[in-house]
Amino acid sequence: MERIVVIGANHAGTAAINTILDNYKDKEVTIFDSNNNISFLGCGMALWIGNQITSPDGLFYCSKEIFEQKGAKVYLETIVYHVDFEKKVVFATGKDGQSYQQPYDKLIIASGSLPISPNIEGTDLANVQFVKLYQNAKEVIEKLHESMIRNVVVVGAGYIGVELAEAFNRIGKKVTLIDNMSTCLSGYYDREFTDIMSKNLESHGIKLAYEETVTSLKGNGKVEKVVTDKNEYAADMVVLGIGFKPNSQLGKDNLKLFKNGAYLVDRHQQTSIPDVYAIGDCATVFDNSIQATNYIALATNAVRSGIVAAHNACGTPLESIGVQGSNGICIWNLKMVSTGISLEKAKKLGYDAAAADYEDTQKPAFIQHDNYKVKIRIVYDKKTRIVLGAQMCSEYDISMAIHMFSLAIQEQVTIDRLKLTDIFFLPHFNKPYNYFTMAALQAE
Ligand SMILES: Cc1cc2nc3c(=O)[nH]c(=O)nc-3n(C[C@H](O)[C@H](O)[C@H](O)COP(=O)(O)OP(=O)(O)OC[C@H]3O[C@@H](n4cnc5c(N)ncnc54)[C@H](O)[C@@H]3O)c2cc1C
Ligand SMILES: NC(=O)C1=CN([C@@H]2O[C@H](COP(=O)(O)OP(=O)(O)OC[C@H]3O[C@@H](n4cnc5c(N)ncnc54)[C@H](O)[C@@H]3O)[C@@H](O)[C@H]2O)C=CC1
Repeated sequence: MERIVVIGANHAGTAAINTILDNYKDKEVTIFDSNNNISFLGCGMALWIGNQITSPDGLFYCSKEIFEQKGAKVYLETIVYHVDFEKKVVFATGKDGQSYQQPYDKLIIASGSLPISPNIEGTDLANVQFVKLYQNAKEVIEKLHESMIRNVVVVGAGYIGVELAEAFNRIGKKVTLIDNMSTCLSGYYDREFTDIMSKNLESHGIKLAYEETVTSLKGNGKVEKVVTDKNEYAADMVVLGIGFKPNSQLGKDNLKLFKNGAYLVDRHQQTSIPDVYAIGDCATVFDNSIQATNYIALATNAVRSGIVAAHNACGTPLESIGVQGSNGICIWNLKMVSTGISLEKAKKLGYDAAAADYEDTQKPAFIQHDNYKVKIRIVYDKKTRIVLGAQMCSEYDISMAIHMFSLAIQEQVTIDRLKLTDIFFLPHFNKPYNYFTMAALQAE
């Protein structure tokens, strides 16, 4: 029986494992994960902290028992500390001290990512929190309940930071949100969009501290203040959300790496060593918007890469179609979604790029309820006319619309093709002069 070993059983690992166990009954699957739980949806963390859901129970969608029922051997709380890529053996140690030497025919590494820790004084003080695991969220919530925490400083106004700033504000904390860039969500949207989010955050009482670099965290055992290059902020808790780095410790000396340390994989999720696959946040993706290898840490990418690796490891060739980094956020009903790259990013990357913008209501004016403004931007390459990105925001649920642009980027569609794309009309939903069409028609 062919032996497949999977290291890491969160979103990427779970997708790979389920694909193998559901489709290839003749494989012997052994799973190691250092955590005591699997499949925790980090996206629920802000909802849980902000009391928008009553319990974290629904944030897990798989378990050790499910894998075992399907025939896998599962070792949780067991750290893989070494892989002998020549002899094809994985070495692990359990929390109980038990050691394992597990040979493999195929290895799938799904060791994920780690939160980036800023290189500053004071990160070891109590109440300085990283937010990645279920345990992190639980600890934050316990501290919020138990102690006198009034001032929360969130460092990093990316997706985690903005979502958590809302969550802390919802439960009555005084929140300061710091980012070293001049706006929030700068990795995903242009300023015309992020300004709307900043206004949204400010109008709910969140103090924004952009273009400030944290230089140290001060306190006496517990954190008391955050010092930046421009200001000082009182802090009973500090949450660090300044991005993820790939966790590629196990293969860093043997496998080829991307510039940020992620395992470099091909379209089959295969690493530079045959029979070794890497998936999810520890691996690269092929980014269709820039037509190049990239690093984009998202659960959606993790799941798809897991499925691809599983089929390839089991002998069914399957190529990834690449990703566009499609993403979304909803903060006090302000919904923002984007795919591909922003205009600013496109220009930084050297594209001769332009944006086609439009603003309208979702439905005709005679529909007087649930009819919200929508703002859309399509970014395209002026030379090739190919769509590079799209951004949308509204209080209306426009989220599904971004998928059309995701597909357009995947298929390298030009903005001119989008101008006359067939878009249905019904006043309950939209307008005959749809804002997709109208935005595309603005293209020079
Ligand atoms: C607060 C928060 C909110 C998020 N919201 C979203 C969202 O809304 N949408 C979205 O698409 N993405 C979101 N993400 C990102 C998403 O969670 C990650 O992209 C996803 O977790 C990646 O999955 P993964 O399985 O590749 O890696 P990870 O989730 O990092 O899992 C890696 C696993 O490997 C195990 N492991 C690592 N090293 C070893 C070892 N040596 N031995 C044994 N086991 C090991 C770990 O214990 C872990 O279980 C969010 C992340 C956070 C933190
Ligand atoms: N809704 C969603 O899809 C969500 C996705 N995620 C994903 O999880 C991953 C991690 O999320 P984040 O940590 O929020 O990363 P991020 O990349 O979204 O944001 C990091 C932010 O930190 C800022 N930053 C970097 N270094 C800094 C420093 N030294 N001081 C101050 N600010 C600094 C950056 O400018 C950026 O705004 C990302 O890939 C993200 O897309 C996370 C939460 C929700």
